[in-house]
Amino acid sequence: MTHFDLLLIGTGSGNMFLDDRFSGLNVAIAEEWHFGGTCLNVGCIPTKMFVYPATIAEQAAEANRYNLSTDFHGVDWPALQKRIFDRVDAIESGGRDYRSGDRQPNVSVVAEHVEFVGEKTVRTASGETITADRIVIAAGASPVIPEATGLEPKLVDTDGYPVFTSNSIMRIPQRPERLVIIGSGIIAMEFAHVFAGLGTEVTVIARGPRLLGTIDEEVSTEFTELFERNHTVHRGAEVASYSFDNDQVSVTLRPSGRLGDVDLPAQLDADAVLIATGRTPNTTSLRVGDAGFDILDDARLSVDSRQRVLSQGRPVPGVFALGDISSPHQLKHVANHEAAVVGDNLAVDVAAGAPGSGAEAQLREVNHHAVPGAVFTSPQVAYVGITEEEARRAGHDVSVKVQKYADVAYGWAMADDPGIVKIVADRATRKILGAHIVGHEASMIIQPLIQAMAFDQRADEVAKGQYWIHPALPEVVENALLGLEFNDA
Ligand SMILES: Cc1cc2nc3c(=O)[nH]c(=O)nc-3n(C[C@H](O)[C@H](O)[C@H](O)COP(=O)(O)OP(=O)(O)OC[C@H]3O[C@@H](n4cnc5c(N)ncnc54)[C@H](O)[C@@H]3O)c2cc1C
Ligand SMILES: NC(=O)c1ccc[n+]([C@@H]2O[C@H](COP(=O)([O-])OP(=O)(O)OC[C@H]3O[C@@H](n4cnc5c(N)ncnc54)[C@H](O)[C@@H]3O)[C@@H](O)[C@H]2O)c1
Repeated sequence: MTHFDLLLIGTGSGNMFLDDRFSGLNVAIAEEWHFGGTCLNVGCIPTKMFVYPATIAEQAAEANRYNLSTDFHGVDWPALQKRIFDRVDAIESGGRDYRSGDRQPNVSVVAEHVEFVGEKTVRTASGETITADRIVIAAGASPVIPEATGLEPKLVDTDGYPVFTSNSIMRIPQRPERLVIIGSGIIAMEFAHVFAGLGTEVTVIARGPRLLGTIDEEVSTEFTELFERNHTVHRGAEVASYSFDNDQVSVTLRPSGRLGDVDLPAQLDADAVLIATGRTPNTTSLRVGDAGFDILDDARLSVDSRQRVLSQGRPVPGVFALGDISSPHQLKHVANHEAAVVGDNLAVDVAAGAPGSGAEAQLREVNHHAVPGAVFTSPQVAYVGITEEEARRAGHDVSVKVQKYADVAYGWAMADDPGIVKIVADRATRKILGAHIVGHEASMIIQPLIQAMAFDQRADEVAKGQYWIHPALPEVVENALLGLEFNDA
């Protein structure tokens, strides 16, 4: 048995807070997979490095809209992969070497799976027992694989089996000619854009009536309409069975029951299937139940507002969690914020002496107000705050303005490309409750609205109290703000 002052489980956002403040502690870092976790290795970073060229390829293919004669002639897939993963892999090994080498003599890397066998005790896959005074759980989430006839879940993401998740699809040696994507959430849509943009024949199987079905209904409807213009989508459908023939895969479909009696093809044949049906927190594989920690209905580890892990509703002294394993938002910027909070609170706790003795008043609370997100598709989608429906349900006297991109000068420059900015505000307080955008660079033009919500500014102040560069695209945001109606002051 080996004892440490601090055990960190997971090197995604967990790896970010461990700085000089903790150099006096004897620390173990458990990581069973790639150093740097999901975002660096199989998430945000490589996906966007594929999205960008896919968007350029799509623009080249469609540039006749702007009176240009360009064409897309194909992608050098191995070269694109090499450019992306040379960079990603170097950062991964750099992070591992830094933590494993002489520069961090107080840190031991445990490069294997661990699972809890007690409140402050874990066992490694090779059978070693590790105890620690304090523990930070940052073990993330994993893809969900829905059961279906003919599918061997254990073979998904293994060599030679043509069914993939986001963990493996980007490293596929040959770009598939035909790809079936199951799911219509963020991962499904981003990969549909990547592969279709780069020349693959993509078919999306969506259970619900709309794509990106959990976002504001009007924006989701607009996105669905735009996406279906150049992608094949079967909505209201689910996979009934899989069958395999050499390296080919076929799926049969059936109505999901969410869109009535839909007309579906008898069978879809493909070179690859991508399953993108959500990600579940890694609480089961980590056996956090054996530690006595509370687990929420959606499998998240239960934490309080100071990121302390709870057991029977009370903080476990010296045990914190962050990121996808416990967060209501599976987003990197949220995981990073939570890691910063955990780092500060852990430092307070260590300075105070015994685990759990850090004064409550000195511990930071996490901020989950106005959490934004974006979907890097073509067109992009971005959102912050609540939807119109949520605002009405919450009892707000709601003002809504929907402004088209094509209404502003930059939209004309873009040959009236489609896109909308929708802002939901409270008529009495004039505060922005939510903003929902579908269109070119939505992830960028939403930022002034995120800022306004974060700093609690009034919509009319934001619209009129600053310059908006003419004729830049954010004028569509300015006009949406100006179009909101408020009660008389
Ligand atoms: C395809 C994809 C694209 C994404 N794109 C974006 C994006 O554009 N923007 C955005 O904000 N978010 C994006 N995300 C989400 C983002 O990647 C995650 O929210 C974030 O990485 C979560 O960080 P984390 O530290 O909680 O978990 P992770 O980064 O997953 O780290 C958890 C680590 O714990 C390790 N681990 C787990 N269990 C054990 C165990 N029992 N023993 C030892 N080690 C263990 C894992 O190996 C892993 O390295 C994307 C996700 C995916 C899958
Ligand atoms: N740009 C970004 O910020 C970004 C990109 C990728 C992933 N992520 C994060 O990763 C998380 C996971 O992404 P995701 O796309 O896997 O999840 P998601 O929750 O966004 O979408 C899941 C999809 O799978 C469908 N689904 C669920 N169960 C199903 C089943 N049994 N059969 C068929 N369809 C089923 C849902 O209807 C939905 O369309 C996201 O919620 C997001 O937080 C973020």
